[in-house]
Amino acid sequence: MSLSLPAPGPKAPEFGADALIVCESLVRIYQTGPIEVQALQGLDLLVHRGEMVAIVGASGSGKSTLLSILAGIDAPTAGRARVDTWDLLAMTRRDRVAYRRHTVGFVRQQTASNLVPYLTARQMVDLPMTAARVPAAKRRARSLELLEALGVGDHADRRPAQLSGGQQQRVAIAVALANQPEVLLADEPTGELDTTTSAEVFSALREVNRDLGVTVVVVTHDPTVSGQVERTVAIRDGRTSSEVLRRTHGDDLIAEEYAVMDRAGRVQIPRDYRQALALTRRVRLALEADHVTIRPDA
Ligand SMILES: Nc1ncnc2c1ncn2[C@@H]1O[C@H](COP(=O)(O)OP(=O)(O)OP(=O)(O)O)[C@@H](O)[C@H]1O
Repeated sequence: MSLSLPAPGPKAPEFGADALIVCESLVRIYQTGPIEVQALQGLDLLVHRGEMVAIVGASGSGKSTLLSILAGIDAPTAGRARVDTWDLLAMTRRDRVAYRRHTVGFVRQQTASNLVPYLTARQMVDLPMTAARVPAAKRRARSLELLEALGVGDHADRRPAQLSGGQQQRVAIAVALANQPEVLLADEPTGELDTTTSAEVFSALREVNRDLGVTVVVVTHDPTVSGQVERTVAIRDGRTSSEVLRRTHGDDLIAEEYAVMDRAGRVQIPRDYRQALALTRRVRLALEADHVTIRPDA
């Protein structure tokens, strides 16, 4: 008689199968001479289509590195990163050009580095479409439509030097959206602006997300900015450490902070919690009906 083995179970679904952006155990090591810097140390992040996410974290925590990888400017050392159908670890040079042209738009902090000094706003929005071989009539219509949507339609024929910092960043957002990307990435887009202008640029980003349905990932130092998005992800030492989700309940805005658990089930306990209960190397874990407790090893 032959032995029958149990049938294999269904294959576990891919981590973040339904997400638009998936980063799993993402690592980026920079090597400068003998010195190695681990800018990302196993970062996990899922962003769903249509979301607006703020990324916060101390200086040097890896925020810009993450954004450069998602923008297709920098390549990860190890791990997994997927945006839409693109595997960011397996892209050829040609793939990268197509990816940067059609899938993502990128806005940098330095207003000047987003724009070309001798071109008008209209010409700058036109440029990425020309590279993508969009017919002239369509380019003209879309340039105006985008500049108007961003509140700078009246300034279409001005050059960067004739625009305020906030107007320049709104033109930069229009340029980034020219080829209808799925994702808009912005690295400290309000970093050089005063509070009022910064609020204007930030509300432009929210409108892009809400009205045009573009998924937005924005790195920011500014707590008043991160306080306005539904989801804020904090990066610490090159890993995602916590998330704050905000929702309105009647007239109240409720913010709840969550720790992030990785695929292996690891959760980081904040330092102040560890210190308060003298949690050190070993802790006691217990499964309760609807929660898990962690106790000092006493
Ligand atoms: N090209 C590079 N070569 C070497 N080290 C780098 C490079 N880019 C970044 N790093 C290092 O990687 C770490 C993460 O840098 P990153 O710029 O991603 O941090 P950040 O959170 O964006 O910081 P900030 O808020 O100051 O912009 C830092 O220690 C930084 O010095």
